[in-house]
Amino acid sequence: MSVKPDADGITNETVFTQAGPRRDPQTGQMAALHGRRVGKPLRALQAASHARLIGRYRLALADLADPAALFATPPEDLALEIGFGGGEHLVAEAARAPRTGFFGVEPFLNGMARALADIEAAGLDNVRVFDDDAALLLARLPPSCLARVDLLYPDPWPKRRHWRRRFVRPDNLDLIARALRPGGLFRFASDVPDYVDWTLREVRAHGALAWTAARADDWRRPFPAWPGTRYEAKARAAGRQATYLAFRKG
Ligand SMILES: C[S@@+](CC[C@H](N)C(=O)[O-])C[C@H]1O[C@@H](n2cnc3c(N)ncnc32)[C@H](O)[C@@H]1O
Repeated sequence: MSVKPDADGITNETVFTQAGPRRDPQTGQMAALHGRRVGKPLRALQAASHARLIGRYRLALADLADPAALFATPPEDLALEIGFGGGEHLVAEAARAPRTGFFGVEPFLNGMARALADIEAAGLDNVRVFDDDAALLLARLPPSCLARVDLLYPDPWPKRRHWRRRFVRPDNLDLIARALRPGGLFRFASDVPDYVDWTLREVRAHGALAWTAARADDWRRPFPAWPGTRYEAKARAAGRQATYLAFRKG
């Protein structure tokens, strides 16, 4: 096999087949997770912290019929971040907008453990997390309930035979467009030019979301009040330029 294993000897290919196909019996939505779910084993303290906090912040799909009710204080808006990694952007945004309820999705255990610790340390009560395929959550949300969906530095899957694993594809765009309210934003950032072009093509072909850019700075500059993400910092350190795309639901 040509795929290089990481330090743990795990390849994306091996993990791809681990969970097998799963379907949400209520919505019929298939889960399609293609990345790693576990990295280095958590240290004992991290594992204990994750075990304590996941029950406090994890949402149940069954509760999504009334998503605002998941928050102690009824939020003015709801937002979703897909694949939050270590949660740096999610935590910063939730602290900046305490009247918005944030759903953060991340199936990678190590990222979730880190984010949960930061959510607790920041005393945030406007964040709920989900540790599986974001498509499962999107399919359960009522239509037109989200003000924003962020997909920041998604796994690029550069090889042609893996392109179908990219999160931006017609069925997921259907789910995103359905969950956004009219005027709501889908924001995408990437340092992979091919995935940027791919996203522009897929969203244009889909038709429900319009690119908001009027000038080059709109896609060259980060989004307003942008705290950055860990992958973005890595990309910058390696000299790679990012592109920021915002699409509005009509
Ligand atoms: C390249 S990382 C970027 C993490 C973070 N957004 C950042 O910029 O630092 C992409 C993340 O998306 C997550 N991911 C992959 N497929 C996903 C899916 N179907 N639903 C939710 N998250 C997913 C991965 O576990 C991974 O942590």
